Amino acid sequence: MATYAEEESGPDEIDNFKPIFKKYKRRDRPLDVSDVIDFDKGNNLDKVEKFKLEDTGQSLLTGLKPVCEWKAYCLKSNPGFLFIVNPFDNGYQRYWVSRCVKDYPCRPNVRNLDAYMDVGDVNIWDTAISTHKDDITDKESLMMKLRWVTMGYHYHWGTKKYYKDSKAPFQEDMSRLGRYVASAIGYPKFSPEAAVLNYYHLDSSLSGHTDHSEFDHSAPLISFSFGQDAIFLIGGETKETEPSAVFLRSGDICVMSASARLVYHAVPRIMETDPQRNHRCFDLSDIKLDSESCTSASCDSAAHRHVVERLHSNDWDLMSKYLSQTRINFNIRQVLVPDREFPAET
Ligand SMILES: O=C(O)CCC(=O)C(=O)O
Ligand SMILES: [Fe+2]
Repeated sequence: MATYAEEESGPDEIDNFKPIFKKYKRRDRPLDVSDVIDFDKGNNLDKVEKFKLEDTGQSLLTGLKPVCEWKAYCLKSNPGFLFIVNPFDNGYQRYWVSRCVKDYPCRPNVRNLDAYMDVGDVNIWDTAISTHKDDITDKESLMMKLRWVTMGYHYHWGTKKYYKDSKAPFQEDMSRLGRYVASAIGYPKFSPEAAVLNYYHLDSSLSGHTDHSEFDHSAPLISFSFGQDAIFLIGGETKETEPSAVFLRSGDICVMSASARLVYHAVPRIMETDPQRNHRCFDLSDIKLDSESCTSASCDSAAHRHVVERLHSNDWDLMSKYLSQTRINFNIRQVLVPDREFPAET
């Protein structure tokens, strides 16, 4: 997966990042995950400590558990790296997966496909299912060629910059989700202005890089995972720091904030998840069909109904097939310093 070009180390810089990246990426020997922090299995939890969330008393966002039930941790070696164990109610991740496959890849958002083929205004999901209904995971299907989408201010991979006039509207639902999580971790003024969506397959990886192109580094970068598992590496501000490895599974949220905002990170490995775990994540049996039965008094019933309707969409079988070979990540960024103009090009 070629999104970020690997950032070269300086001539004298000791690189302790790459050997660990390679250790998890290589497929010529059995994978040793004994050092990987694993919140599901309870492995290596001595490397983390509990992180205290702010229960802001905001009305519940459809499909998320109340903040008081979330389990959040930070890395002891870098307390700015936060990890929230899947806070979604069973079934509701279908909503985000469906948005990521059916809607966010539409124009005016920018897709990797735009650079090398003219896909025009067609819906990528609809085209893929019309040409590859029997095997959406065929490597020739448009969905399997989709690798990234940018929205809000578009991140330009070549120059590693954002531009004042290069932007698409930031989708309201993702903005609400980003702001909700940001408030819970102590950033109530966070303003989602750009998102990068990554679509990985089982042989994909993302090499070590930092995300420093945003103008406000005091705002966190909030990242969501859906579908197959990933091993995520989180290092330091130079490659000299040995990275820690952590499993990211469907529904998990991680955050790079404060002392971890500008650190090197990577995804050396995508792995097939335990099918039973994801079956539970995507199971609809707990979901009340009508908004009247929503238990939260403060729940916005129109928004709730809209989400629940989507959960029952009849192409979930195809989506689930696609997701069995895919990990979807979206990460939400604030680009601008509050109350300041977009800086002039230098
Ligand atoms: O897929 C991930 O978890 C990380 C993605 C990432 O680092 C990025 O898009 O900058
Ligand atoms: Fe990144």
